[in-house]
Amino acid sequence: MGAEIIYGKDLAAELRLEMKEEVKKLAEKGIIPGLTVVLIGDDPASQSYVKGKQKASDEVGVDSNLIKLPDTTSQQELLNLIGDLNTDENIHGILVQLPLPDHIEEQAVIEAISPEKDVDGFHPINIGRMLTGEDTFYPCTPFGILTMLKSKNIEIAGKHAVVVGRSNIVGKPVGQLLLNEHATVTYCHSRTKDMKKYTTEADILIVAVGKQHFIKAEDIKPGAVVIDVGVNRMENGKLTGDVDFEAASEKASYITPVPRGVGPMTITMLLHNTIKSAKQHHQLSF
Ligand SMILES: NC(=O)C1=CN([C@@H]2O[C@H](COP(=O)(O)OP(=O)(O)OC[C@H]3O[C@@H](n4cnc5c(N)ncnc54)[C@H](OP(=O)(O)O)[C@@H]3O)[C@@H](O)[C@H]2O)C=CC1
Ligand SMILES: Nc1nc(=O)c2c([nH]1)NC[C@@H]1CN(c3ccc(C(=O)N[C@@H](CCC(=O)O)C(=O)O)cc3)C=[N+]21
Repeated sequence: MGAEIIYGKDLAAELRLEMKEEVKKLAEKGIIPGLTVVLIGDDPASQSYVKGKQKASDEVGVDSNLIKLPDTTSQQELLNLIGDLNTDENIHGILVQLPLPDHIEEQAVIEAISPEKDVDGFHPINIGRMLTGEDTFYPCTPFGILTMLKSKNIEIAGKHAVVVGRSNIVGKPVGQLLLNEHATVTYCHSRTKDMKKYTTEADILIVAVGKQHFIKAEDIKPGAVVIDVGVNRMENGKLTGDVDFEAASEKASYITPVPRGVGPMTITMLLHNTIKSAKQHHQLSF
């Protein structure tokens, strides 16, 4: 027995091949999707993610440009830079790597990015559009999760989805996308009492907390679909998720691993959004 493992990494590779073809077609029209990633400071985890984004962009043919700034950069300097990127015709996507240093107000930065170039899907305009079920840039991690579920034809409508974590970048939007797909959604967070009561009722359990072994086999309903978003670095340098994978995979019907699960899909949806933005900018719809 045991769960089927959903390798986001393999699905991501398939999708990138398709994207590569699409980018070739755009190139014939003289259009090259352009992504600018802004990284402030030298947090090792952020540097590693940014490297992954560069590599995936190269693979697909997205022109990705990294702007590295020292952690002494002021909020005004960053806002000025975003203003310049907003008006640059060759840039279709802007991503400011989070978290930002404490002296910079994250929300002000997110709101400064033009919604048309907000390929992270974090701008309130895009969040609002997602909420009302309009087509827009969906946040990459939630969109990647939804794409993984759909790739396995996992039924969402009518299912009880329990999301552990309520961050603006993962927990809240993944619950919203599942609601749009007609799931019944419950959110758990640090103030939830008797969390196990909810997680053991979940047909689809999404875990985005950031704590190793946060979810154990006893927290999971037999046959549940378990999506592990957490990325935690262990003392030996290896990555692990929020779910006790070995034990959980005996109980779940489907489960995602860490690494090679949700992470590679996040990056792939970022490229998807960047290509979408380039097409929208040129009023193309193939
Ligand atoms: N694979 C990928 O592509 C991505 C992975 N990640 C990873 O996912 C994890 C979560 O990221 P992110 O959402 O940004 O993290 P945040 O730290 O912003 O949010 C963590 C959430 O977990 C909740 N939480 C913390 N402790 C508990 C607890 N004891 N019981 C219940 N809930 C708890 C918090 O609740 P409260 O709101 O009450 O504080 C909060 O909502 C991290 O490991 C991160 O590295 C993140 C983005 C993308
Ligand atoms: N503006 C912004 N947008 C983001 O999308 C964003 C962000 N800020 N800040 C940080 C989080 C985290 N995040 C990840 C992306 C890829 C992997 C990923 O590819 N993980 C690989 C392993 C990578 C490795 O080995 O380091 C995997 O799970 O297999 C993980 C995490 C995006 N985030």
